[in-house]
Amino acid sequence: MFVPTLMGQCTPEQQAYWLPRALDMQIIGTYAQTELGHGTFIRGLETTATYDPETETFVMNSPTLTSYKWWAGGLAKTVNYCIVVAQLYTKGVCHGTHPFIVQIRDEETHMPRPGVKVGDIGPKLGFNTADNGYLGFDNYRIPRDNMMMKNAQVLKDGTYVKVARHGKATYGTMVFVRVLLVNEAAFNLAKACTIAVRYSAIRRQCSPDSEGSELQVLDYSTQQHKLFICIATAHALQLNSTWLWKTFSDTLAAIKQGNVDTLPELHALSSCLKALSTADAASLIEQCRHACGGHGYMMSSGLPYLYAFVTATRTYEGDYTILLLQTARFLVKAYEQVEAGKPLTPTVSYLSQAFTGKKLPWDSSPDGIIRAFQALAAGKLSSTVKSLRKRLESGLSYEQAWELSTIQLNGAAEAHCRAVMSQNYKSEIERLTVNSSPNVKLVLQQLYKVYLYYWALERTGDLLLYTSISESDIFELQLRYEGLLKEIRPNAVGIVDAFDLRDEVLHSALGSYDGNVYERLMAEAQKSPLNAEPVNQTFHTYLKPMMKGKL
Ligand SMILES: CCCCCCCCCCC/C=C/C(=O)SCCNC(=O)CCNC(=O)[C@H](O)C(C)(C)COP(=O)(O)OP(=O)(O)OC[C@H]1O[C@@H](n2cnc3c(N)ncnc32)[C@H](O)[C@@H]1OP(=O)(O)O
Ligand SMILES: Cc1cc2nc3c(=O)[nH]c(=O)nc-3n(C[C@H](O)[C@H](O)[C@H](O)COP(=O)(O)OP(=O)(O)OC[C@H]3O[C@@H](n4cnc5c(N)ncnc54)[C@H](O)[C@@H]3O)c2cc1C
Repeated sequence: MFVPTLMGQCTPEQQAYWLPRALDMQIIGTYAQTELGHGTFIRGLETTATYDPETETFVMNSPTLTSYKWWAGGLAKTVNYCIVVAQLYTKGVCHGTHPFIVQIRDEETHMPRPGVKVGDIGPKLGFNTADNGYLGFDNYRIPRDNMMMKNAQVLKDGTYVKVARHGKATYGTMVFVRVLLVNEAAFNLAKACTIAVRYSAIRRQCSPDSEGSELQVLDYSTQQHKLFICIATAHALQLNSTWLWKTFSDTLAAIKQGNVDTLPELHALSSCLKALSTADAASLIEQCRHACGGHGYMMSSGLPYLYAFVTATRTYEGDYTILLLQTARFLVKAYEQVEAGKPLTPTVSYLSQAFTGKKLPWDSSPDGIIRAFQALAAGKLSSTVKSLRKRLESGLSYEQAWELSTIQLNGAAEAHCRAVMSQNYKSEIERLTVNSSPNVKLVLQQLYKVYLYYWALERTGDLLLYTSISESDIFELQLRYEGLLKEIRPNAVGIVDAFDLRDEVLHSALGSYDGNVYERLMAEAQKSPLNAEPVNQTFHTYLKPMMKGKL
């Protein structure tokens, strides 16, 4: 995040000075925004940067314990520079949070600079190869030029000058990383389902009839139900990630031309896609672990590490709930645009159906299910807006009415995102397989149908509310879904092999290409330090005295 922020928040002159040093690893930096007391609420950050025109420096301070920077990756022992997000004061006026480049350690000795307090925050659920740290300032001075001045400047005399046309230009790095995280979610879920599907083809357990041999667990319908949605979701996230990256690039190009019109939609899309992709990936990686029984709980399976790594992405770079609420904010505005007869941007154009007052006729085709997801999203948004307005009419302020409606707002945002993801998934598959062989087309279509049927069956309650789906339609869809799992089974291993993930990348005794699961599990077990000698010294210090009643 250090380099993207230098690129996004520095003037060309500042980039010319800092970027070569950063890219050449002459300096190592991190992005220190979150504090002990605040992560979500950026406007509530407490670290201060007060401009002193006498010395043309900013004085950095951590006025409270909760103002200490907390979490930044590499902060504890690795970096010697930080981008610090702080409340900017000049001429006695606070201008809100701004980014500053701050040297925290000596470039030669790596000792913390005087006035800088830095350390490690301690063990975490995962990410323990990163030295996430804390950072406090005690009247620590940095040159005026270290304020990142692309979007705002402080002149030598302390005059504050706003440059950016968009009020949230300083939040740009977070949008960039959120877009990257959708791809990360796809990649890590692909690893987990490769491990789990390959292992499920090797693992034999239980024989339905006493004479027969034990079945591959991948033959069980419940195992296919656990795992094939993981494969389909990895594809869905990858294709949505590519689509989002193009949306991001197009928006950035427009902003460079001075046009910020598409930034709100990009913020809404990157928020909900980052939220859903990381949450889906984390829960489905856990589902892959469940599918591998006890061996899935071994560190040597690679699955616990994957889960610990990915579940953090649901929180960092914007907590799941917070980001869905950002998308909901955009959707409520889009709803009001429909009411006012104004045109809608492409990803919310379906909202016009929220005003038909009729249930969408159920159609179980892939396109019909996507339309149903859109009707569901439009319907949930419509009922959410009604709740919001009912509360406003009762005399509550907008903020109060909004807060009381946030459960429904989050539901509407999630439904919108699911509709966008489903639409992109199917249309990208159709675009990419135009020249593919019939077999490849068939398999990829089977997978996106798994995705659509799975989520339709997960949302039957909402579909009953907003479409004409009947009880028998649901019964028929369940049978069709279960039949589809059986059609995919013969290709399941080939499909995950197609992720083409090398053993060195999978780091898994269960998922290695050669399938020698049991030999690899035993080989990994031998690496346990407890196997270094036949009798561990704790027998003599604890067990034997205890058994002899001497402890
Ligand atoms: C090989 C690749 C590897 C990839 C993996 C990389 C791994 C890197 C490791 C990452 C480590 C983690 C780093 C971090 O976590 S950095 C810290 C991240 N912190 C956050 O994300 C904080 C979340 N909070 C916020 O973003 C804001 O506080 C929040 C948006 C929630 C509220 O902000 P604010 O109160 O200022 O704004 P409002 O809600 O009042 O909205 C005001 C308007 O601004 C618009 N807005 C808000 N944010 C953005 C944005 N980012 N871009 C554009 N527009 C934005 C918002 O829509 C409002 O607009 P309207 O008034 O028009 O509605
Ligand atoms: C592994 C990891 C690495 C990280 N790396 C960095 C880094 O390099 N740099 C950096 O600056 N930060 C980093 N972070 C911090 C991260 O950005 C924050 O943890 C994240 O933004 C969430 O903020 P928080 O921790 O304050 O949680 P909080 O916002 O306090 O969340 C706690 C709960 O409150 C809820 N909540 C909060 N506000 C609201 C609201 N308005 N409405 C409804 N519910 C609300 C949340 O949904 C959540 O359930 C990292 C975090 C992790 C886990």
